[in-house]
Amino acid sequence: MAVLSFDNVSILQEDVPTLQQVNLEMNEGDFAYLIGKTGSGKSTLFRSIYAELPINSGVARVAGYSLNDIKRSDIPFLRRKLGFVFQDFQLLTDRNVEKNLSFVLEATGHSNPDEIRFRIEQVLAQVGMSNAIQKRVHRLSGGEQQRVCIARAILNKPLLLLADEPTGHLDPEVSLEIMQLFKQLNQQGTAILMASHDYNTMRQVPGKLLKIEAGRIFPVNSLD
Ligand SMILES: Nc1ncnc2c1ncn2[C@@H]1O[C@H](COP(=O)(O)OP(=O)(O)OP(=O)(O)O)[C@@H](O)[C@H]1O
Repeated sequence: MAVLSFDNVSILQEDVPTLQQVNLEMNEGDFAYLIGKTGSGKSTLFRSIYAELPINSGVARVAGYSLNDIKRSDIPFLRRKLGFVFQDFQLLTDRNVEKNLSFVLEATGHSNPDEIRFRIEQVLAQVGMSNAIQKRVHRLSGGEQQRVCIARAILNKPLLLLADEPTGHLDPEVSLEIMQLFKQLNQQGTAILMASHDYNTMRQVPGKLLKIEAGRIFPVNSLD
């Protein structure tokens, strides 16, 4: 099943073409890296996928929603089918791990405390952080914080994970552990689109390579 399909999609921001005639398809179980310099259009692509930027031309569908004519009221439902992992974690650092995760579930329509607790325990087990449920985030290492971010991203069982330089602030050994975790999630079916500059870890966890340059996206065969 296609979780994302962009057919000749262009986006203009203040009359500047920031995505140009992009063709991109991602299916369940795909793993793709987006490689490009600063200013090449990675954020524009991500923002368009979660319907923060309107499509100016072409046809785009994500997780069963048409981005060409998505209703405002449907945008939160589209976003529940996506998971987000950022370079700088974006956790509530003065709260514990449980609160960081329950906050997301409560904000996305869950209210039963037992179900919330059960789901939190499930995702923490998946990322190897079961013992950290009561720990405050600022006491965790960078790698542990990124594991919690991944747990947060998969709470609502997304079809597609968007990751923006998720190993950018981690040392090589921890980066590799985090990449192995993404690989496991991918093998369970979650499609992953990851912007990265981290060629070392990309070599160890191979994926499809997509180059982005001046708003255009094209496949490449190697990192060289
Ligand atoms: N609101 C805007 N109006 C006009 N041009 C914009 C706007 N936002 C971004 N751009 C331009 O679009 C291009 C792509 O920007 P974008 O933020 O998507 O790049 P990026 O690849 O994510 O960069 P970075 O890695 O630094 O975040 C850049 O040339 C940028 O200057």
